[in-house]
Amino acid sequence: MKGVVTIKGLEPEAVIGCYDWEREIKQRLIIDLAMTTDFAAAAKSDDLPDALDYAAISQQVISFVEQTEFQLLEALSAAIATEIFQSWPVSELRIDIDKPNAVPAAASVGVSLNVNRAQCLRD
Ligand SMILES: Nc1nc2c(c(=O)[nH]1)N=C([C@H](O)[C@@H](O)CO)CN2
Repeated sequence: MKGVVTIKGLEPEAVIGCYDWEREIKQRLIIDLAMTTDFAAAAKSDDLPDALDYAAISQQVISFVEQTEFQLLEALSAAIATEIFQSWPVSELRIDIDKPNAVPAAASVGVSLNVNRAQCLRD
């Protein structure tokens, strides 16, 4: 029984960027996650320990991202994927990261990563 647990609009602040000035500050990011998992156990038991706990994952991702100092959003998105796959029974993952203040002429810029467990933990 495949389902998707979503988290939208996580807002960590991290050192992120390629330019010298970006290494001196923290910037706000907006992260959306869509995590594919098997709902069978949680649907049957109605117990949180059988589910992907979106509250726990939200806290984990915020804490993780705020400790990172990547240059590229691509590298950050791959690191978040590894962190989630290593901790939770997720089979496929979509991560969208927006960097809303990066390009003044754009409302927002960002990346989107789609990856499955085997690909991510192999690479
Ligand atoms: N594909 C990407 N392009 C750019 C990135 C990035 O992370 N991925 N980053 C930058 C700069 O850090 C930018 O955010 C500063 O304005 C430029 N392009």
